[in-house]
Amino acid sequence: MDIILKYFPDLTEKQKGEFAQLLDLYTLWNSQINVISRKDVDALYEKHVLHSLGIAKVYQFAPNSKVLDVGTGGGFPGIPLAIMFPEVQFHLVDSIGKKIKVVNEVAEALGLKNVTAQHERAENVKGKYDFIVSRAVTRMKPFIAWIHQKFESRSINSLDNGILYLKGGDLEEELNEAKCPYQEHLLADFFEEEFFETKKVIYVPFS
Ligand SMILES: C[S@@+](CC[C@H](N)C(=O)[O-])C[C@H]1O[C@@H](n2cnc3c(N)ncnc32)[C@H](O)[C@@H]1O
Repeated sequence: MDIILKYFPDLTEKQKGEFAQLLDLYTLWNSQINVISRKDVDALYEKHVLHSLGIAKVYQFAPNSKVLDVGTGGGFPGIPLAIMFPEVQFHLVDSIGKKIKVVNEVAEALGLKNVTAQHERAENVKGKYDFIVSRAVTRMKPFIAWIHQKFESRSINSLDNGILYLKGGDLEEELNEAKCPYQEHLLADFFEEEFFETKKVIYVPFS
């Protein structure tokens, strides 16, 4: 939890309380339904919560914007972002129903009013969104094919629409294959821990 405060010192007391509860909630739910690797529960705040919040270092969602988290698993990056941006609506989807059960249980225990969750393949999700976030789901080319019709045609407060995808390593080949314009943001520019050395946020604008 301290690592979250190190990089986000201005959290409200409510947000601090919500982030603090995540350890107990994920320890409990992960023992029943595997949503993060067992050894990673000890590193929950660094490898899952802070990693998810890398998106918040790169982009500040406008209030009332709508964000879809594709392949959220147990709620990453959607749950940490929903705590960070309480005035933004987050819809979290995953093709595995028991993972969505974990998301619903965690969101309900925290009382997050800005989170909905759906057991569905991304390709079949209806609705329009201002942003799509994701981590560790698939290569960018098929990902874009799944979600390219899901953007609002307008931009919120004249901000761009787009994808914010947490990825690691050398992505040149994958992004060339996707043939999309993109910006690459290194999380090592924000977080000094070794874990973030190769981690990036890929922003694909859709304006
Ligand atoms: C490696 S896990 C990552 C989960 C989460 N994003 C995280 O970082 O902890 C990939 C997730 O994508 C989901 N997934 C794969 N293909 C999908 C699809 N077509 N639609 C929705 N979810 C999908 C899987 O069920 C799985 O939970």
